[in-house]
Amino acid sequence: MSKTRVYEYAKEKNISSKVVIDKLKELNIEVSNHMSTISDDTKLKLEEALTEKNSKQKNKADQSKPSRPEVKSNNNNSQAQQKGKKNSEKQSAKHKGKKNNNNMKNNQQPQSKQENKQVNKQEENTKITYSGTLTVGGLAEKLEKDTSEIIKKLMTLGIMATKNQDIDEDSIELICEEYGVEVEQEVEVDENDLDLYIAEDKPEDLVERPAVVTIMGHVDHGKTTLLDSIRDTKVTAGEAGGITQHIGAYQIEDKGKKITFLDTPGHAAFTSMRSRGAKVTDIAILVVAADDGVMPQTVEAINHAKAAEVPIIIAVNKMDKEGANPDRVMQELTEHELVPEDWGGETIFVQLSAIKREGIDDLVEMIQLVSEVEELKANPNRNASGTVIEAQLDKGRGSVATLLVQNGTLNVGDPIVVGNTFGRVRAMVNDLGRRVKTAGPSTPVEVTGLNEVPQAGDQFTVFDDEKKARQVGEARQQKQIEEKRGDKVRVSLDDLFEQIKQGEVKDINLILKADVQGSAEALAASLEKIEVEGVKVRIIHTGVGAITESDVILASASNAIVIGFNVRPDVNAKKAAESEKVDVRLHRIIYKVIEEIESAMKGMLDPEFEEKVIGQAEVREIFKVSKIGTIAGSYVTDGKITRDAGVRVIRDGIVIYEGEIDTLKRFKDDVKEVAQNYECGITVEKFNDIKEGDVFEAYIMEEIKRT
Ligand SMILES: Nc1nc2c(ncn2[C@@H]2O[C@H](COP(=O)(O)OP(=O)(O)OP(=O)(O)O)[C@@H](O)[C@H]2O)c(=O)[nH]1
Repeated sequence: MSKTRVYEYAKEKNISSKVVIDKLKELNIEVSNHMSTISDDTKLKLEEALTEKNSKQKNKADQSKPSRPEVKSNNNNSQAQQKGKKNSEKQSAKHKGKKNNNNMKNNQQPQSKQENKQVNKQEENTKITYSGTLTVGGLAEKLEKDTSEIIKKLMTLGIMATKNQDIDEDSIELICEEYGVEVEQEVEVDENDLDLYIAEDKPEDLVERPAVVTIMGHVDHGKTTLLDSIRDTKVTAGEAGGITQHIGAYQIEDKGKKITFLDTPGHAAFTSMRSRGAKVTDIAILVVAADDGVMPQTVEAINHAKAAEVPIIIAVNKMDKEGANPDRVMQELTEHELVPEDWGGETIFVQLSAIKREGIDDLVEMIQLVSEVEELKANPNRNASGTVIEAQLDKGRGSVATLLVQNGTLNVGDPIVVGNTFGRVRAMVNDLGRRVKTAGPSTPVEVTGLNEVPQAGDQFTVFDDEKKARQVGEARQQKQIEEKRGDKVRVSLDDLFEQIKQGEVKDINLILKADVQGSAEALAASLEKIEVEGVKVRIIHTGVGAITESDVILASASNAIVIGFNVRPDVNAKKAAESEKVDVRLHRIIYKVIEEIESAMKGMLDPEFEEKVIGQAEVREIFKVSKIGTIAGSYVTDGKITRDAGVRVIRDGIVIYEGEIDTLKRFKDDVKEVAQNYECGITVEKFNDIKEGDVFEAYIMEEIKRT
């Protein structure tokens, strides 16, 4: 019996893979994507189902279109739709200043002010509103019922509450429903939130848009070469005369369909954008050199892409090399749940040589396929919105920013707010260095005309009215970015239980870094078993070695806690953790980690004492003295070292010993403490294996002030 892939069948029938997948689902035949194979038997069933559908729809002009009027709601990669959905809530909130829970639930949002007013008029006596939180007593009052009656009703819902206790939104809604009363929660609207100004799109206004692709992979595996060769093979052919400009992204055209490539390869940029709230990438290309295989950054890239829920295509590069071993690459990637379709999996692998420009066509075809399945859509007939790809100050032109239009069409002259900057689009230049007047969805353009330089990852929105743009822009400008970042709500172990209770946290995301692979795996396995109140631990990345800035940025983007097992954060990671407010927990004993996470989840975390690192010293010279042992001639690089502090000896980011300081001397004198930028002699109790370049980390146990 022969097997056909979903996309091949779709091609044969001249319909989209999506239609085939949907039909198969209706027929209860499990397929995961367009790469899945279907048997002859299934083909027959499909044939029948499709003919049936066609005859039912014979009045419809275009029978090749998917029959569903609405786009898939769980399509995470359609920014326009996501935004639209999010904004519909905000918009209705903006119009009414209220969020209507019943309406939201029934998915019947009021369409206009008038309509909404009518609803209010008709149901004046059967509606209550509240803002912030509501206690049992408060709800009883609003419903004009006895508190005891409400308490009883809550009991039937399995909730034991007293008069003065707050009730959660869902319970309020359920109780009100029982009394046939509609309930609205007033929400505070931030007038400066750009999302407020982005109207919802109707499904019928959405049209296909090009995919936005990011290339990731390990150092030297060929990301830049691949980006260059795609550009050279695909751009110059169609666009003779253009001079390529590096504006941070470029577009190619293949068989009449465009694809946008982000020019900054690597996952660090990708995730740092994501941590700023930007979601620009639709598809990630993971480059793996066939002669080198899966390397640490390959794994990082996989985890970053997975955390962002972006589909991954594997480009097995350097196939021209003698040592090329694509099977090994495939084998290694199966360990990360990326299984090639030839082996029964669903991941697309394309073998290529970026340098010889072989296999580029295949890769481009696969990108087109995936983007077709992803149903990437936008509405070109509206004000543009999107994300800053890069921005700088140009001596002659002033602020220059590359904007990726994600929805709508950007025009020269448009009043615009970009992050905390604003202005009018003075001129636009595309990736071929040509001046353009308009730029549609998924198009990158370099714009001038902003009052200041925005940041990569900032959102932008076009306004109808220049006055409003200026007003919003100025207000946003006043809010310091740092200030805003500081306000971000992050998961921290100390308030984890509260967040679980509030329903704000469903999964605990963790990033694990350990000194050796074995302990990372053991730790991950034990942590994944913890489950408290239906909340599960989700490990989004594990790695060996010091905690890096990239780990912290990933944590920030994924609202995760970083756990270091026998490893420490490096300087940049420390800074990033501080500014991004990421909780970094350092441990040396596996069961302590598990205990800590478990008790945090159960709300029993004992926060009485907390370790506080007070300083660091670098070992510059070693003196071996027979009676004393090893004296480390050290230089205090940060904070201070005190005689009574605990000390960790760190070598190459790994903790090799933890104990007490034995003696602390300045010249010949014993001292209580040595401050930053001073030299000192340190001996560590019961430990002499100190080497030049080691770092001492001094810490004390400090009582946490309860608030
Ligand atoms: N033989 C061979 N060499 C390649 C191929 N692709 C890239 N290279 C070489 O591999 C080296 C690294 O390529 P880059 O494109 O700079 O790799 P990268 O992943 O962008 O590296 P970083 O920017 O350092 O992360 C260069 O010397 C390239 O010439 C290929 O298909 N075949």
